[in-house]
Amino acid sequence: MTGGENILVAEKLSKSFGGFKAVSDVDLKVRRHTIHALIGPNGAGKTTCFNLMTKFMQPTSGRILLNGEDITRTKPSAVTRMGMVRSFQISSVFPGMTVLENLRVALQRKLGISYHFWRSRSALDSVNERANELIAEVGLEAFKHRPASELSYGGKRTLELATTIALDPEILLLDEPMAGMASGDIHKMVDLIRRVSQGRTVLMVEHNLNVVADLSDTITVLQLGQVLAEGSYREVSQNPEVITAYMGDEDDE
Ligand SMILES: Nc1ncnc2c1ncn2[C@@H]1O[C@H](COP(=O)(O)OP(=O)(O)OP(=O)(O)O)[C@@H](O)[C@H]1O
Repeated sequence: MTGGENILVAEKLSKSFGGFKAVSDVDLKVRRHTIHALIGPNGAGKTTCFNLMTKFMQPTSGRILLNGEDITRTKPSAVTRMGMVRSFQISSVFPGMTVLENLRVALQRKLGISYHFWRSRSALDSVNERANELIAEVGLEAFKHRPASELSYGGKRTLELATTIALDPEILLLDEPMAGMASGDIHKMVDLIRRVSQGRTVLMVEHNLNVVADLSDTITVLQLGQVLAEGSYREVSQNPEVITAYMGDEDDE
């Protein structure tokens, strides 16, 4: 089974904490080769929904399908091998290692390279070649031999994204990719996400609505754990219920 047009599907996904339903009967279809954003006011259930979709939390009920295969009970590590990779902000970057070394480690993880592999000169060359390609793709050439700890915050996030791309994901899940970024870095990250999304699918949670408007093909708006609206940015931003949900959120702050 391939899942057809939709690479990732949630069916009636729910998550309760005690008696409280943080996510309630959410249906979501992520179309292949699109950028899909989950948005909504504070407490809408975005993070919980994202954690369910990325397999970091078990749903109370409902199903998740990846390429048509039921992954509701599949472990995150197995899901990664199936081509769905979650980006972990900067926590997966090794600060004492150089940019190049960080990418070599990520590639090694992808290939599951054995000791014997490392004795093969051509295999080593191919890892180095791919690491260099990734460094060029994300624009970190000038920092190739610098320790990751010396990178700016935006640089660390860029390296982290490169280590995620090293796993060659079919679908990439990004948790607030612009969080904590300076405005100059936001433009670079938007360009980068657009570039790495070529031939891939991206599902992201993002608070910055300018970024969401700029990048997303489809937006799902959550409120009180349920889908409030779905469509292009133009469609959802003109939806009166969405406007009310966001204005209510502003009033609360
Ligand atoms: N582990 C938990 N235990 C109890 N309640 C939780 C837990 N995680 C989330 N919640 C509650 O579920 C609701 C949805 O939370 P969630 O973090 O998914 O929302 P969100 O849309 O990501 O919000 P934000 O934009 O503020 O990050 C909130 O009311 C939150 O308090």
